[in-house]
Amino acid sequence: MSFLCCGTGEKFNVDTTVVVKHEMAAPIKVVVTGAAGQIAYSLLYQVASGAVFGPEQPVYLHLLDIAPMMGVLEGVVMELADCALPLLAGVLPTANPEEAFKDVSAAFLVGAMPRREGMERKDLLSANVRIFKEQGQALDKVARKDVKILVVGNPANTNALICSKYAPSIPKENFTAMTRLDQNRAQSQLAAKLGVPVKDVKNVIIWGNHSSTQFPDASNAIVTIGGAEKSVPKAINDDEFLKTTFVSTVQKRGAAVIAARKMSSALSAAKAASDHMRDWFLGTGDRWVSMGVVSDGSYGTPRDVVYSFPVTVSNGKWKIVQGLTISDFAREKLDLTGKELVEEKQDALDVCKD
Ligand SMILES: NC(=O)C1=CN([C@@H]2O[C@H](COP(=O)(O)OP(=O)(O)OC[C@H]3O[C@@H](n4cnc5c(N)ncnc54)[C@H](O)[C@@H]3O)[C@@H](O)[C@H]2O)C=CC1
Ligand SMILES: O=C([O-])CC(=O)C(=O)O
Repeated sequence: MSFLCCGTGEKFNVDTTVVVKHEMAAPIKVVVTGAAGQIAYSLLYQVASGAVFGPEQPVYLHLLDIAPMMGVLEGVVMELADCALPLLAGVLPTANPEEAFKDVSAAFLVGAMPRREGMERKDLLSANVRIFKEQGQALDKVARKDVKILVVGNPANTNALICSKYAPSIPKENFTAMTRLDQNRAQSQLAAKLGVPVKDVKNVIIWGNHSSTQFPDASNAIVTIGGAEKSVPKAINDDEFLKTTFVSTVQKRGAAVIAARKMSSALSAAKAASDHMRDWFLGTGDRWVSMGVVSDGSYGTPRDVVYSFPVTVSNGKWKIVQGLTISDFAREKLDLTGKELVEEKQDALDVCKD
C-alpha cells in the first residue's frame, strides 16, 4: 500500500499484514475535500473501511485541502496508515484540485467555511461559492465523466448548482447536495416520538433547501410497529406536532448543535455523507431517501436549482418519487424554500461574475 507525504511527495510503505483470500475489485479513486477539517476526520474512516462502497471495494483516497493545511493533513495521512485498513489501496494528499480530482469516481466536496452561532447558511455564500466554481472547473477537466459528486459544504444546494454549471461536460444528474443529515434527524425525531428504533421509520422526506426553510415532511412516512406497517401521521395522531414542533426542530437542529458545541455538526454530517453516497452507489431498494438534485420542475418546484426531493436509486441512477399528494400546507412550504433557492442562485451567479 502506498501513502504519499504531503510536503515531500515521498512514498512510504505500510505493512498491513492482511491476507486477501479472494479476488478484489480494482480500487476506485475517491476524493474528499476539506480533508484536514472536522467532517472529513469522521468521514475518511467510513470511506476507507468499506462502509460506503461495500466490503469488497478497495479505495484510493485523494485528500484535498488548502496549502496552509498540508501539515495537519500529514497527520491525517499518518492516522489512516495507522488504521491498517485492508480496503485502503493508497492515499494522495494534495493542495492541487486538478491532481485531487484526476480520474475520481466519487467526490465528497466538504471543504468550505462552516457557519458560526447566529449565522444562516446562506451567509456563507460569498465566502464559499467561489470554491465550488473553481472545483467545478477542475472536475470538468480531469474527473471521470460518470463521477458521482456530493456537495456537503454550505450553502450546499447552491454550491452544487454552481459546481455543475462550471463542469458542463459532466451530466447534471451527477451533482447532488446533502440533505441526508436532515432526513436522518427527522427519522430520529419521529422514532423517538413513536418509541420505536430508528430503523423502523422510513420514507420521511426533506423538500427544498438545506436551510431553515427546508420542509421536513412526515405525511408519507411509514413506521413498523409490532411487525405491521402503519402511516406515521396515523400512528402519532397529532397533526399539530407534525406541522410545528417536528418541522422546526429539524429545521433548527444544525443551529442547536452549533449553540451546544460551538462548532457545527461533524460526526452526524459525516455519517449522512456516507449514507448518501452508499445509497447512490449501492441502491435504495424501495426505500425513499432525500437528495438535493437539479430540479426538473417536479411538484411545481423551480427548475434549474438544486432542490431536495424524495428519490429512489437503482443501478447508480436516482429517480424522483412521483405522484405524491401535496396538501395546501405542504404547497406553501415547498414554494417558500424554492423561492429561497432561486434567490440564492442569483446571488451566487453574481458572486461568480467577479
Ligand atoms: N450539508 C450538510 O448537511 C452539512 C454541511 N456542513 C458544511 O460542511 C462544511 C465543512 O464543515 P467542517 O468540516 O465542519 O469545517 P472545517 O472548518 O472543520 O473544515 C473545512 C476544511 O475545508 C478546508 N478548505 C477550505 N477551503 C478549501 C478549498 N478551497 N479546497 C479544499 N479545502 C478547503 C479548510 O482548510 C478546512 O480544513 C461547512 O461549509 C459546513 O457548513 C456541515 C454540516 C452538515
Ligand atoms: O448548521 C450548520 O451550519 C451545519 C449544517 O449544515 C448542519 O448541521 O445541518
